[in-house]
Amino acid sequence: MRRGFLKAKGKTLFDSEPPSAKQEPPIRIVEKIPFGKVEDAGIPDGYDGSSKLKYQQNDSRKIDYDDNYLVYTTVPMGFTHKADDPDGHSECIIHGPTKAKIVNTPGYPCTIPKPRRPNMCVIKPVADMGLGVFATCNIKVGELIFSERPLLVAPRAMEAPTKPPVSSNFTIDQQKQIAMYEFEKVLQCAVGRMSAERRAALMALANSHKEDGSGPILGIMRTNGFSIATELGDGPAPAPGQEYPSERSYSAICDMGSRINHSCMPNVTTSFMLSSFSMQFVASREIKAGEQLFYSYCGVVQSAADRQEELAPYGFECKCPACANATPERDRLRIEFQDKVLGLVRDVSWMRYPPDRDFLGRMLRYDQDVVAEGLNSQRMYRFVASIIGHLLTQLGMNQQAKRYLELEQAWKEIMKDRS
Ligand SMILES: C[S@@+](CC[C@H](N)C(=O)[O-])C[C@H]1O[C@@H](n2cnc3c(N)ncnc32)[C@H](O)[C@@H]1O
Repeated sequence: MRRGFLKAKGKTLFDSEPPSAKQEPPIRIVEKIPFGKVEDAGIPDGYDGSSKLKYQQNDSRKIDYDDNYLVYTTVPMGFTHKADDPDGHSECIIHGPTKAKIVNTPGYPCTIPKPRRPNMCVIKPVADMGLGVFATCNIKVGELIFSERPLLVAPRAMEAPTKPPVSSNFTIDQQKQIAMYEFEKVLQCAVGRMSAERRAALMALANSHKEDGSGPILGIMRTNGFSIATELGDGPAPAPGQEYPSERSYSAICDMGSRINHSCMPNVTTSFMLSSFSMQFVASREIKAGEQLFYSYCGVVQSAADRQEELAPYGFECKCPACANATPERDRLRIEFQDKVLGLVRDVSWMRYPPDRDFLGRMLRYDQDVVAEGLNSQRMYRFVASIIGHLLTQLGMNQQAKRYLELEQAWKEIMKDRS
């Protein structure tokens, strides 16, 4: 799962009309949202800012919404009536029929999964990064470190104003500023519904979008949102292994999770569980007590230059070991990782017994390179571990095989939680 906000293409169902009103055609979404220091940030002169917010939920138990209708809702409070749920509640801005999808999930609303022991990590200041999250004990691959109900869940895509006079009187850049202004108003309503404590936690999060026209909440959402597009979205479910398109999916802002800093050699992976409506933060590599937890805000299997471009909206230059020591060879290892692993899986499926020792040697050398680059944090790594584990087993090297087979098993567990 990637960090997630608005790199969408296409159309959105985002609509502010009440269900009884005549529906308008699907609305365009905003692409290439500005970041950094923007000269004419803010709403342009001549925009009256008069659009009304019409989608507000009064009956928290209502789930039979028409299509094309967004609601504000508190998950899971309306269904448990427990205002003091120890797992907390998420404020959501969500497509009406998608709310039905959540509440009809088998087991909903269950408590959030608990890690092996409490307080496996702690928030601390880090030089040049603000706050960060650190392990308090050794953590194995596949172990749940913590889980939490997001503070806020909101659409990843933002409406582009299409109605005249906005679409005719303003430049594209001005229309983007208007869209951000309008989205901030939508977000304000959701944040206004939060408990004082959760609102304070949200508003205390980092914001790398203070000079581009994003309002304070939108800035926080753009800085801290996790895409939950694999697990939650509007309309038909995507094919296995695919995600909901960004214009039909959501971003989740967490309390502790959103304090995790970025590395291109991450050691944490996330998933979202609908039945408990919670984010899981799981070790994707071995983590030693005292180590900082890292999540990747960008696609990992691309060159250092492309990674930095994707990270630019977060307002920092990545100095992780992979970026500091990037070379064309290391870039290639990353770019080719997925195809290379799929090729290895194909090669192994044709291999005769007993396996070729040279092939095992090549696999072990490849594994060394992959681990040095931190690519063992990627889900494709399970195939590397599996191939080596099975080759070693077939050659009777059971002791050496054990470690790889355990890694394969840990990754199977991680992947199971994603379905
Ligand atoms: C989701 S927040 C992470 C938590 C944040 N450090 C805090 O104090 O709340 C993202 C912001 O943290 C900072 N950050 C994250 N990873 C970083 C890194 N590797 N190097 C420098 N700053 C980083 C950037 O300011 C970024 O916009």
